[in-house]
Amino acid sequence: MTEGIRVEQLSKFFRVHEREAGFRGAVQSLFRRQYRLVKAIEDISFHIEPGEIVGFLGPNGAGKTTTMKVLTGLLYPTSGTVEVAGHVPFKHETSFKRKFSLVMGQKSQLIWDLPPMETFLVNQAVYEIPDEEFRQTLDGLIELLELEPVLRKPVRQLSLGERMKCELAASLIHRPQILFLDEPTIGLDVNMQESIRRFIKEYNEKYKATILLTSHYMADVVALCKRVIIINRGQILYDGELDALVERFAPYKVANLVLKHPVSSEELSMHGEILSSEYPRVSLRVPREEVSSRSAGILAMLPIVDFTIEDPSMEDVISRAFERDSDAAALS
Ligand SMILES: Nc1ncnc2c1ncn2[C@@H]1O[C@H](COP(=O)(O)OP(=O)(O)OP(=O)(O)O)[C@@H](O)[C@H]1O
Repeated sequence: MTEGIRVEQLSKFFRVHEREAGFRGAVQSLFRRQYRLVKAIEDISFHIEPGEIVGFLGPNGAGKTTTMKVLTGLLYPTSGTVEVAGHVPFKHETSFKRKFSLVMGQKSQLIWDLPPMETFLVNQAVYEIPDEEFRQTLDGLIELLELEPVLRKPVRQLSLGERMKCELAASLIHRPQILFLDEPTIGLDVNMQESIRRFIKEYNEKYKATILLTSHYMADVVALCKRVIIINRGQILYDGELDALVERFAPYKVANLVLKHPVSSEELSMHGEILSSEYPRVSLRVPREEVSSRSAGILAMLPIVDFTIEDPSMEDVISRAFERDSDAAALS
């Protein structure tokens, strides 16, 4: 039995009741209900090996949460097959429940008026964890997540970041092999994002856990995922190495210049597409394969004080991937 994830030709459609606006629409819908089919995911396939961390990216409404819900058995698929750690999720076997956790940054499982410790104890009972094992895992989590100071405070008094750490601890108390993390760092400040990220990495290394992660923060993805699956409008747009994504969707680099005196845009654009220009700083987009010849030209012909070349930001790469997909959809 494998602890990985297999998804074959999975689709999930929702039938949504629609009615026209106003009183007339309300009355009409009493007699003649109109439905619209929402194709949240359509015919997606992917495999995730045990121990892999994969970033699952896409704009709002792309189908990420729906996929995670099908993978955890919260939703029944419209068609296709899904196997998670050797189980078919919607069968809801108890042995499956112990193998995974779904953590949603926007939803809390903690008991609001009680200290987090109470939720940990509830989960101990739910997952039937023997006392000794519970103590050991909890001690490890308290140390890794630095939870000691918050253990006995009511959840409602905790900061967003402290709550997220407790959320993670509550979800990991049964040491799941497979983790579905849906926006685990949403709304957190940069330091807290960093510490959650470090923790996810350590959990993956320590328990060889398989992790599927969604995040709108590219820093999370770059720090944690070698591989990404990009989904748009319910379909997979890309599945592969994060590094190769840059080559495919953003085959250019960014030249950052600091100028000694102002230069006209006509002159600047001879060397690359102007991304921004606010004297003395200018950023130019230059084709990847022409970086050395363009750099030589820039240094020889422009009044340069400082000059650096860097890769485009991951946000830029991803948004270009979506732009291209939307253009293709508009043409088809
Ligand atoms: N229960 C539901 N009933 C009807 N439509 C739904 C339901 N759940 C999701 N959808 C629709 O399915 C599509 C995919 O939604 P989903 O929540 O999976 O996207 P997402 O990629 O997780 O987006 P986000 O980043 O905003 O969370 C959307 O069009 C959404 O409106």
